[in-house]
Amino acid sequence: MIRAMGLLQSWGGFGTSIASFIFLWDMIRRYCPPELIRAFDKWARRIRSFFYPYIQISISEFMSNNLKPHDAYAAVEAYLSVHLAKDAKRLRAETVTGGSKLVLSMDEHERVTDEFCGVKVQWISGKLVQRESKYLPELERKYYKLMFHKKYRDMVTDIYLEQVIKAGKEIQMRNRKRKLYTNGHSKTTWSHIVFEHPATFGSLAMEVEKKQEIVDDLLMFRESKDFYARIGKAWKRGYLLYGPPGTGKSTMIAAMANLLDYDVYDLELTSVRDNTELRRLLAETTSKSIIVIEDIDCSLDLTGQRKKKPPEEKIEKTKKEVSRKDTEESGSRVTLSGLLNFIDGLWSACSGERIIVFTTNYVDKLDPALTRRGRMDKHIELSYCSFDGFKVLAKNYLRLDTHPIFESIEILMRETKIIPADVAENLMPSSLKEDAEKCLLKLVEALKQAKQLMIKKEEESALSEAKMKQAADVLQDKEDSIDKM
Ligand SMILES: Nc1ncnc2c1ncn2[C@@H]1O[C@H](COP(=O)(O)OP(=O)(O)OP(=O)(O)O)[C@@H](O)[C@H]1O
Repeated sequence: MIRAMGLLQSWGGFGTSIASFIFLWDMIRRYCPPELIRAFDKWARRIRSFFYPYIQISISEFMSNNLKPHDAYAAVEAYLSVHLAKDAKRLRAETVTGGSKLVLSMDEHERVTDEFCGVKVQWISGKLVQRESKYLPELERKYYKLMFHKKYRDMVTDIYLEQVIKAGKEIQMRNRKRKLYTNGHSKTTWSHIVFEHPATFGSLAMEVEKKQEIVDDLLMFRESKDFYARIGKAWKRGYLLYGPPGTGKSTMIAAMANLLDYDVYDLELTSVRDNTELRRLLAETTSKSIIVIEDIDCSLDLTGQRKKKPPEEKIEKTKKEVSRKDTEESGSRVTLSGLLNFIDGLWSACSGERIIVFTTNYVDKLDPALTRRGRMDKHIELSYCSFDGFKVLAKNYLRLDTHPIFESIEILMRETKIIPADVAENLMPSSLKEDAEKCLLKLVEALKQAKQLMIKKEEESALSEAKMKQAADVLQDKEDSIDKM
């Protein structure tokens, strides 16, 4: 009992001494000149760091000077959620925006250990609650603190942190929902929706070798960061896709985006007011993206003047005419030189990889300046459906590798031309009950009709040629008889 009382008394004495020390310390700080306090703090920090050999690095959720989210924080969070969150005892489960998958991250004040090249580092999660002024609500700022022994300072700051950020960004890239950006309807900025086009190179009707060549080219481009840096060129590649309507140009762009896991920027040139706006829109595009300008030949007159189209094209391209009208209303002034400047110049100022794709139905009409190699590195023709292409579609639409009707289809395909879009339409069962054979017969019928139409057209053109020749002969005869007179 006496011993217990003695213990209590000595604890009481200790408490009083601490309180007196705090009081004294407060007095000193209040009445001492600030220079003296600063010098004291400096020395105190030095002494503490001498006995306390750990370094701490904080990475906060928002930039310190504004409320912009900090990229590095998001990357660290992604890294920790995949590599270390499982070691934490208290976890936070959240869904990524627009996704249904739960992502786990460390809850506040959790601590996990990571090991890198035999060096152990600790990550601590925390939260600061701040109030900028008494009139503003409290702000929560989450942060991650990295703690390690000072003898590993260079290794952690130069190598480890860089690798964490890189790995985190890769994880973010994998988890993100890809986007399709558009600037249509006379908008001056990009708006986006989630990009969920199901097309793949596997589902594209095209000759196998040609398809493989394009896939190899794209994959090589994606892995060529060091190569482009070595040769001192911007990391970009231009593709020109050309061919009649309905041959799969848009489908191929979707397949490219899916293969590379890139976003798509569908640039509607007719909605862009002038070169300045074009430059701004393009500067806003992000890395790992495909910038698409469809129907480049008729989106705009690239010299800045309005363009007159021949009548037959007008009929074929009613849709594009409408968008051209929009241009006239919106007064677009994008010029060929503006576009070329951007292709050549702007890229070099943008970091990261980008692909630009132009599509056209009329490749011969394009200005050679636009399509020359270096600007458009790869020219890809998408043409009428081959038998190889048909087999891809039959496999996808009807799950058929072979069928006795295939032989007649092959013969008919050699004799006539049909676009993949028409083949696909015929192979699409019109009801759940419609079987594969019926679809194949529908296609045979369509091919026969296409063949008849082709023969008729050939006859008509032969006839008009004969008529023209006859007229020319009559004219020649007349001229000859005049000469004789
Ligand atoms: N090569 C192809 N492989 C698979 N499907 C195709 C192919 N070509 C066309 N299709 C089918 O036809 C439809 C129209 O094709 P798509 O829009 O890609 O053609 P396009 O060449 O871009 O036409 P346009 O020049 O009019 O823009 C697609 O939805 C797709 O189902």
